[in-house]
Amino acid sequence: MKILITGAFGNLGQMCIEEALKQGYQLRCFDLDGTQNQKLKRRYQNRCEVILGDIRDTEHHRKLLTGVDAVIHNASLLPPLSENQAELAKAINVDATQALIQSMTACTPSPRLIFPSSVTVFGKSLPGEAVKTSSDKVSSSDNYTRHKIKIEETLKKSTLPWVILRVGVSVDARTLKADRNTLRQLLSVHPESPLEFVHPKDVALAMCNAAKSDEAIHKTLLIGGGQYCQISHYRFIKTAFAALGLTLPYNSEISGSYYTHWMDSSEAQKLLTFQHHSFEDYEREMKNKMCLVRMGTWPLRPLLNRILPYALSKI
Ligand SMILES: O=c1ccn([C@@H]2O[C@H](COP(=O)(O)OP(=O)(O)O[C@H]3O[C@H](CO)[C@H](O)[C@H](O)[C@H]3O)[C@@H](O)[C@H]2O)c(=O)[nH]1
Repeated sequence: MKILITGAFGNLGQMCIEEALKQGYQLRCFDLDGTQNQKLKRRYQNRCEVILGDIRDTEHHRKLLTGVDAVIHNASLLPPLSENQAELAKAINVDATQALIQSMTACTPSPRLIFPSSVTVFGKSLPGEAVKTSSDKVSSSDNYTRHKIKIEETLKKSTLPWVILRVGVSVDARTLKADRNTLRQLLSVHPESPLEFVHPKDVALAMCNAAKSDEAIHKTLLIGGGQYCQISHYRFIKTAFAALGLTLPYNSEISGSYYTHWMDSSEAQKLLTFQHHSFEDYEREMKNKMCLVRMGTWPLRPLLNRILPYALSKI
């Protein structure tokens, strides 16, 4: 079975490459052309076919889709870029994806599309709200969610075999980063807001399993890490600070909301058997990754922790 992964050199894409090779799939990888991706191409090209180019260029589609049984479509622009570069984001996330769907529909037989949507399509959450199910209503709150909802609708009207995976918060010690605006936004959220983590390795496993599970076709599945990954917003942010040796103050007066939720992932788990990592695994990974930084800041830790509340208020 041959799989095409678009956005193959991104966070989830690289995890998908490793998992797909482990499962014995033949693999074609596609991502943007650039210095970093040329290096990655050299790293991967002995193990799989790599094509670099622009997903908006429909000329590529024939070459990309030839002989392919399933497409894992990870190429997209995420926040904050999807919000700061609205036109470009629409061109990639909506127009290019719809063109790809059209090209796939024209193939005989049509390959299956595994589309990573997001938990954020459920809109802003409230502390103590019910766990989300895939039939709950969706509501857009920014370009990113608008684009995801649009493609979900396009797929549901199409004749393609598709699987929609609404992915929870999926970062790991490799990829966690936040610009100032994102950090400011994260720090303005009620500490008890629900957040469901799912390890990128588990998402990649779900995606690769979705490429071969016939029962998953035409299903919208919620890809959360399960009960050991259902945490509060405070615990999620605290983990990054704790890895640096800092103690994030708990402030119950913060009342903002964010678009993360706890999800009922039981159907997804039954069909795709992907949940292997807990949030504690991620906490351990973060601690290991930041070990040297933590040792370096150790003598200054009491002072840093004392000034942290003031520093955070100035972000
Ligand atoms: O025009 C473009 C724009 C982006 N990319 C590539 O797409 C990849 C996106 O990877 P990121 O690391 O930025 O994002 P993630 O792998 O974390 O994101 C994936 O998982 C998310 C769910 O958590 C979203 O669903 C998102 O759409 C999906 O790509 C990058 O390699 C980027 O180069 C392209 O190939 N072409």
